[in-house]
Amino acid sequence: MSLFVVNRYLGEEENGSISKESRSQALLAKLQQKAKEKQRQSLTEETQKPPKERKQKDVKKKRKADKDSSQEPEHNKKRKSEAAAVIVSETDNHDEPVEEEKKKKQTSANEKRKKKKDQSGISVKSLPDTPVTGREGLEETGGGEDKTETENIAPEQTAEKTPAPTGFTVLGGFDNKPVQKVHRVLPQWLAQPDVIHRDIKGHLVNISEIHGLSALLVKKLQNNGIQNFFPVQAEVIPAVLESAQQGLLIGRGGYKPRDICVSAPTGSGKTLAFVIPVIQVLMERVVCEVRALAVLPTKELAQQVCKVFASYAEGTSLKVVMLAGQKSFAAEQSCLSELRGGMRRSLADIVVATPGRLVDHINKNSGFSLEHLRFLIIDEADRMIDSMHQSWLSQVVKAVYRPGSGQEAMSIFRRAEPAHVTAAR
Ligand SMILES: Nc1ncnc2c1ncn2[C@@H]1O[C@H](COP(=O)(O)OP(=O)(O)OP(=O)(O)O)[C@@H](O)[C@H]1O
Repeated sequence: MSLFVVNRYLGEEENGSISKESRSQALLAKLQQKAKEKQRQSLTEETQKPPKERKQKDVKKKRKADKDSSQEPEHNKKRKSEAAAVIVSETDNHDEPVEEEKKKKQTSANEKRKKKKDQSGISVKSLPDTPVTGREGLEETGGGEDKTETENIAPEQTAEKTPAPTGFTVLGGFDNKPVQKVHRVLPQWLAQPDVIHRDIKGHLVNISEIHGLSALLVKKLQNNGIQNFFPVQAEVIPAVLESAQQGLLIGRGGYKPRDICVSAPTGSGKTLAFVIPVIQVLMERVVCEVRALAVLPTKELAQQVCKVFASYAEGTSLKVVMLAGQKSFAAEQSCLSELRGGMRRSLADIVVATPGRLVDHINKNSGFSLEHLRFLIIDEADRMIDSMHQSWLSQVVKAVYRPGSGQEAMSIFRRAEPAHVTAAR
């Protein structure tokens, strides 16, 4: 059909003298010229078209060129194949005939297959080119889908191309060993505490049943209307007294006195549970030194406890001092110690304090010494945890093991901070 048309077209120029062969040559030349003209025309049209349409055309051209590029060098082929993948993904977004779409899908599948083939054959040397190509493709098309495609491929490529480490000897022996589960173990005193009866009235203990209390204290108790000890008192008072039987500095078996943790409801008599034994132990002392320190969270609570201590210390030589900011720092200072003959002399046996004020005296009052401390009472311990950020406890511990000024040269025996002790029961 086309041949027929051409023939008709050339019919006007037919010349009898021209042979069949030369005519066909002329026909070919004409056709070529026409084709060139058409090409030029389309080019000029394209330059006038909006950039979006031009882009599409470029893309189509590229795809065509890719098909023909089977004889090109390996890395060029790859670059083009990636660009083709980009083309397909972008053109998918536009409305095109179904036939065209099918073709494109086929092309993209072919290209992907081709790409895979290329990747499997990529040597380590060609690795640096790969990301550049991907980026080029992006720049050319502006498509986002291609990016994900190239990114998905990249790790595989790197894994494949990463050379096996050389020069290192695999030592082995690093197989996973089964990790043993650590079982939490509570200390004995917490795991198996001595349980005290809740029912106070049903488990009262007569004060005469508790041995080791001085007549003065018993009298004081009776004067205050106390004939029986509450269960918590009946448990704690003998325990504290027992720990002091070996003297003020060492406890049973030569170890330091054991700690006691009491958890009991409000009104169960906890205050007297520590006040009575402390007074009882300290009332036998000769030299006045701070040997008991009770720390409470608030000024009011410190006042209450100080009052109880003071009432039971009355009639003894024991002196109770409160450090809770009720008085000025200087006034508290003068209550704590005095200088006599150039020597510091303690004026307090029992100190009841709030954490802040206590730390102030530890740091700023050279006349305040805790090196003879024997009893540390942390009352309202659950609330005292809140003030632990002030690190008052560590400051107390430091002060307990800090030698007083001028004391080191005079003392023969000095208390030293113990190292970790492993004790078997
Ligand atoms: N053995 C006792 N016999 C009679 N009354 C007592 C006895 N022990 C303490 N009390 C009185 O019981 C009241 C409460 O005691 P205490 O303040 O010691 O309890 P607590 O457990 O310390 O309470 P909180 O948890 O509020 O501090 C006080 O008024 C105290 O005088």
